[in-house]
Amino acid sequence: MGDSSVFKDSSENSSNKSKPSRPRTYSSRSGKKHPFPWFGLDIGGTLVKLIYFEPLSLSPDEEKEEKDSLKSIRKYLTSNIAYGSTGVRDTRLELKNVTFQGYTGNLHFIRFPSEEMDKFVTMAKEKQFATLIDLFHATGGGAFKFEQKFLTEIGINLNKLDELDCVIKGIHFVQHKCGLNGHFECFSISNPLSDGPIEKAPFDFRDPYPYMVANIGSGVSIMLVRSQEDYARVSGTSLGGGTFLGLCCLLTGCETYDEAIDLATKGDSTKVDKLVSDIYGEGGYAKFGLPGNVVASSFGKMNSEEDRKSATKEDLAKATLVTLTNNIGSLVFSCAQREGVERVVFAGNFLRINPISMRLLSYAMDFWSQGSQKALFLEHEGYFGAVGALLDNYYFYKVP
Ligand SMILES: Nc1ncnc2c1ncn2[C@@H]1O[C@H](COP(=O)(O)OP(=O)(O)OP(=O)(O)O)[C@@H](O)[C@H]1O
Ligand SMILES: CC(C)(CO)[C@@H](O)C(=O)NCCC(=O)O
Repeated sequence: MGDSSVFKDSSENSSNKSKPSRPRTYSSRSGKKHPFPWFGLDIGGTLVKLIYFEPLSLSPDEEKEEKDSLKSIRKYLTSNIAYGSTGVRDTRLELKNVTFQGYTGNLHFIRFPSEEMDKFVTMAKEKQFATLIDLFHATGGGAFKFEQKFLTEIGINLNKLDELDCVIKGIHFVQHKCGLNGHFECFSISNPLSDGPIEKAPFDFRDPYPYMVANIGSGVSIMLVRSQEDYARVSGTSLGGGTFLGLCCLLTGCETYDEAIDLATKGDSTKVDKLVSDIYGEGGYAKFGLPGNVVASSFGKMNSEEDRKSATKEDLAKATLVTLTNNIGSLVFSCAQREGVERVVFAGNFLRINPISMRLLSYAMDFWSQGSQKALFLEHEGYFGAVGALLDNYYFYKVP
């Protein structure tokens, strides 16, 4: 995330004297709100997501109480859109005037690569974060992996929260309490086969149960949600967003996700994949409902030297994206069919700037289910786990 000196309060120069040697105990049942600043942290396998609640309705007394250092944090986070060389604030997703635990404020959505966590810890130690925050509400595998480091190096406790609990809570909170500034958070795609811009059809999420969530992060978790309090992880696959990015880097030499998506956008996967029509001819395999344009064998043309020579890196990127997306779609479809569920919400950062996969998933769910299943998407893609963690700043929170 890079460094900045704004976090340090000039009056707080002593080193980590107050650093606790073992985790303090926090009672989430105390009903007391956690003091500002309010963050929700999700340390995932690829990306760290950080939500910051910027209170706008502090009373004059609260304003007075707010330390200068907290004011600096607020100013630093809300006036920048990039932090160091890799931290990004997704301003497009900012939620304005959200009412949360009796305060009105803005929610800011920030991300940086998980491989920067060690640098983040070093910066937090140098800037003496522990003088400002004693507890981070954190989820994702990294909340477990980094717990000791946070405690011993920075002096901050982590309130570790289950990542899938947080995703589900976060989805419900954003759906019910916010939406995207008055717009619907949840949508389906009404033109999956068109080449033009995606047309979003708003989806009313007031009574979505039962529904399925496919959270496509580094790996994929698939959950069946029966009610606000009742969900189960019913399946998963290690062939997820991390696989797409890893294979794409290997096959094309690209170095970032944005680059991989950019290449895929310009590619033609049919130069790489073997289609049913390549095997059966244009008529396809009609007896079992497999039209000619369906992929029969992902990367199936790459055993031919001639095809390998003519496939560009753009084609390889597109084929990688299509392969991963189809595989995820097919698993999710089977799960939804087995559970008798009609709605599947796709979340996770694999869908960031990725209309190709959104279209494919929409089309595939509709095609395989003969119109009975619907693919739904969420504007805040991969941020729900962090939102769920943010909600733990106040125990009495209850989704309406
Ligand atoms: N800027 C980015 N850098 C890296 N990957 C990105 C980026 N934007 C989108 N992605 C995609 O999103 C995936 C990570 O998604 P997400 O943040 O939801 O998961 P995670 O929390 O890191 O992983 P997991 O939940 O499996 O621990 C990456 O594997 C990649 O496919
Ligand atoms: C391990 C997690 C839950 C970490 O977020 C995720 O990457 C995942 O669901 N992977 C798939 C694991 C599997 O079910 O095979």
